Amino acid sequence: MASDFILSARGLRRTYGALHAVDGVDLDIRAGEAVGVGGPNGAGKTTLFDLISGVTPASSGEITFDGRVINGMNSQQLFQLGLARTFQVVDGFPRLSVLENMLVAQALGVATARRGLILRRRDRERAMASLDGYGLADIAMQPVAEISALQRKTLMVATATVGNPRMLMLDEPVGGLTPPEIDEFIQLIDRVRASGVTIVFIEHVMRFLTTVADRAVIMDQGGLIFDGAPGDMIRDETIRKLYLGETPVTEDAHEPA
Ligand SMILES: Nc1ncnc2c1ncn2[C@@H]1O[C@H](COP(=O)(O)OP(=O)(O)OP(=O)(O)O)[C@@H](O)[C@H]1O
Repeated sequence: MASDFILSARGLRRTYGALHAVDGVDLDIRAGEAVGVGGPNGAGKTTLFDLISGVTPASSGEITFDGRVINGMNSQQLFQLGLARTFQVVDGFPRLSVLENMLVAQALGVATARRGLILRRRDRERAMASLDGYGLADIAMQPVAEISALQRKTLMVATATVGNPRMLMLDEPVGGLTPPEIDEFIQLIDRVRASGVTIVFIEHVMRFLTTVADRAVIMDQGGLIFDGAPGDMIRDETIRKLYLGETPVTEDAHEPA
């Protein structure tokens, strides 16, 4: 039966000894949604991402992407199916240039179809066109170690979207950016979203979460404790207690450390 959901998790669980890092999560994500995942440190957000993106095997439960069960697939297989993920540390290959990072990302996306890293002129032209689309063509020859934090984040998105993914998972994408840089990054994500890509991201910065997401999923102790419109979080008693005691959530609130 065809499903409206690009991603579904059923009874997803990951245990480490007695600890239930992800504790029987059910989650459905519609194609085109922008879902922000929040929650305190140790809530299970990264583990949930690791399970969905093939970094960590599930202890039990099932994950379906685009109608296909993906349990047991690794990150590269998922990338080729259209599920891309970025990580919290986004330096790429810092000694390589921006262009070289893009070429590596392109090559990884087709590695099983065309073994090895043989680069052709059209690979370079394609990489330059992608960089141009993200406003990075002018710095193509600079080592990544020398570009700004915002440019590194932009490159992170550019390399992750190189295979035209259907779903993009971002792990704390605006960490380390200043508020004006966050505003620029929000515009970038809006553009990616406008191209039809489903976006799921973990974020501690509430302003980013409430601006970008049309749905917030909040985790605590391995489970989902809120799933709804970001604007409704402020009225949810569990969320208010978790974030700020009894004080209402404000736009600039960050999670407690
Ligand atoms: N490889 C591992 N071995 C043992 N315990 C782990 C492992 N990975 C995660 N955990 C534990 O699982 C729980 C959930 O961790 P996770 O990193 O998913 O939380 P998080 O919500 O992403 O936290 P943060 O916001 O700090 O990144 C934590 O108690 C963590 O210590």
